[in-house]
Amino acid sequence: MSGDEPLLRVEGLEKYYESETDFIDRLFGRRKEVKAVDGVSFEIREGETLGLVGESGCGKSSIGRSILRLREPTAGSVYFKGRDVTALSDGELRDLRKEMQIIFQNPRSSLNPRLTVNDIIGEALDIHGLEDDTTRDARIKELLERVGLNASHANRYPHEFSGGQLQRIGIARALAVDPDFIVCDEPVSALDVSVQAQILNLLEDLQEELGIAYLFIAHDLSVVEHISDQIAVMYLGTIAEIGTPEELFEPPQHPYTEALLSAIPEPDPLWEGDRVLLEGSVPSPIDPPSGCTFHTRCPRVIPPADYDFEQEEWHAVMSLRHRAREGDIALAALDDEDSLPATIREEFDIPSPLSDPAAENAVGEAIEAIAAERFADAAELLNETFETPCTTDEPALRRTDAGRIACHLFDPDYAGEPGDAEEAGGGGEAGDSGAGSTADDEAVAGSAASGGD
Ligand SMILES: Nc1ncnc2c1ncn2[C@@H]1O[C@H](COP(=O)(O)OP(=O)(O)OP(=O)(O)O)[C@@H](O)[C@H]1O
Repeated sequence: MSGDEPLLRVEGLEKYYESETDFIDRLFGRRKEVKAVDGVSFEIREGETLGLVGESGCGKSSIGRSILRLREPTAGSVYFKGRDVTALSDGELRDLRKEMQIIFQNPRSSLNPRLTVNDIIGEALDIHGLEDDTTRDARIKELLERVGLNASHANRYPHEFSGGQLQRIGIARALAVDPDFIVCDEPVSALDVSVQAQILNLLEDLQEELGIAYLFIAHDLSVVEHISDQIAVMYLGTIAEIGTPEELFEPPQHPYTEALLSAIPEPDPLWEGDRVLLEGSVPSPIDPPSGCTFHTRCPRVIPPADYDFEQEEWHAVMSLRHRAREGDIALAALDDEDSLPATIREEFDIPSPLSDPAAENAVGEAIEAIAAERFADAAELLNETFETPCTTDEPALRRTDAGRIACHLFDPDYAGEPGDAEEAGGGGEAGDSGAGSTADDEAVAGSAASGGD
């Protein structure tokens, strides 16, 4: 590994799964792909932590598992100490797993209930042939004490421990092989808040003492804020923003980061922004929105240049367009004594008329189409009429004064701040099928931890 080479370098990583298809799709040989990870790049240096955050289903675990090849990446490269992990043979991969480990969210399902703690930790040592009989017990005792457990409990079974204690056993198992890098996949999400802090402190102490680097996955920004050297915010399989905690939070730049931060019940006292409530749910990774995938929920979509919109009017039209695209407008519930188009307008807070006459024509026509249940026609009309870079162009991750941000608001070619284009989402061939469920991976983890799957 050369002096400048980071410990881990992920380049254009993709993980596509084959989705469950229905009978008709199978009959016609139609396959659909879940784009769980769609061109992700980042680096982690020795002894540092990258916090990876985002809502459920945005692809965090798929990244963690693809790095360790518990799931085979669809495309892209993962360099660990300069070696491409994706090109390693099974034997080489087994050796590498002495250096790269994983801790799971739910230790109750990831630790074998039929083995004693002694056997769980010892298994990792045995498979890697790391200790002989005389030193094995001493090493297990040392590991248990290192993670804050009583070494005399080594002969107990997992059901005799609390959730926090079990997570300590999971950490001891990962430490057994003396790794340089650990994927921590939501290791505190299933624990009580008071226990969460203890586990986070333990992981920090271990990092300080042993120089281990972490990829720390969480869905909550507040969990990673204090332990990360860098934080990557993910949305629908791509990185929306990446930077140091200071760059990300003071103040938040990307509209998605801003929304995530304002969703924390007690936001950072340094942050004085308004609460941002995101509309709707995360779209399906099988058919992600065009352009910036966040545009269907973004409160700051760039208005189209050809129309003179007030921001509120524009937001209302975007909301109408999104709900028409999803076919998500319950007309029966809106039917009252007024005409249906007028009620739809009212429901979406669209002024009558809009300030721009040309925009009014298009929106009026779209509302008529919706009233006639022609949702797809309405969505297409609104799409074609009100094109903006947010709906047509995929934003590249650009370097700015506040970290790297994938948002057209920060692109000088559109509306925003100066920045240098740095990297686009990775290309590459599509679609292998997913390898098993979370539970399967966790079962493998016992052996992944010990290199034996
Ligand atoms: N084996 C699989 N087959 C098909 N789709 C999958 C498979 N595993 C994950 N997915 C899908 O891939 C997407 C990303 O899932 P992933 O678990 O990586 O996200 P996540 O951000 O870790 O979510 P969570 O926080 O809920 O664990 C989701 O839409 C998920 O349903």
